[in-house]
Amino acid sequence: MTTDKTLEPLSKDELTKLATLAIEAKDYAYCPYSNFRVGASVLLSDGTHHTGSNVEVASTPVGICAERCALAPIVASIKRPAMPIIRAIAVSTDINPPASPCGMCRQFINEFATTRDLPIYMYGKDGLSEGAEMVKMTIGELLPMSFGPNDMDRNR
Ligand SMILES: O=c1ccn([C@H]2C[C@H](O)[C@@H](CO)O2)c(=O)[nH]1
Ligand SMILES: [Zn+2]
Repeated sequence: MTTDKTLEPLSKDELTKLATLAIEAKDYAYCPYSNFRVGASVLLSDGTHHTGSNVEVASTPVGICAERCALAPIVASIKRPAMPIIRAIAVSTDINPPASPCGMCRQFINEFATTRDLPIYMYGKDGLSEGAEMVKMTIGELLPMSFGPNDMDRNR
C-alpha cells in the first residue's frame, strides 16, 4: 500500500467540482431493477477526476456499485508497481440523508486508500443546492477495525 498521510484538503472549488461530477454521474446509472441511481467521483493527487455509476444486470447480484465502477478502472489504468493516490471520493444518491457506500465498497475503497483519513463526501436528493444535506466521513470512520493490505503481512 502506498502511504501518503498528508492528503491535501480540498478547496471549496475542488469540492464543488468533485461533487458536481458525482451528481452528474447519476445520469449514467443503469439501474432498471432498483431505480436507485448512484454516481461516484474520485479525485486523484495528480488532479485527474474519474467517475462511475451503478450498473445492474437482470441477475441482480451481479451488478456493480458506482464506487467500485469508478475505482477499478483507475487502478487498472496504472502500470504496477505504481499506484494512484486518492485525495477524495464523492457519492451522490437521490435520497436524504444521503446514502453511504455499501460494505463491499467500503472494503474496496479501503484497499486503495493511502490513509485512514481519506474523505468521502455523500450528497443526497438536493445535490449541491442551498441548504442541501451533505455528509462527510473518512474511510476510517466508515470501516473501523478494517482488514487491509498491510494486515496480510502481519506475523510473517
Ligand atoms: O453506495 C451505494 C449503494 C448502492 N449502490 C447501488 C447498488 C444497486 O445498483 C443499487 C441499489 O442497491 O444501488 C451503489 O452503487 N452504491
Ligand atoms: Zn457498494
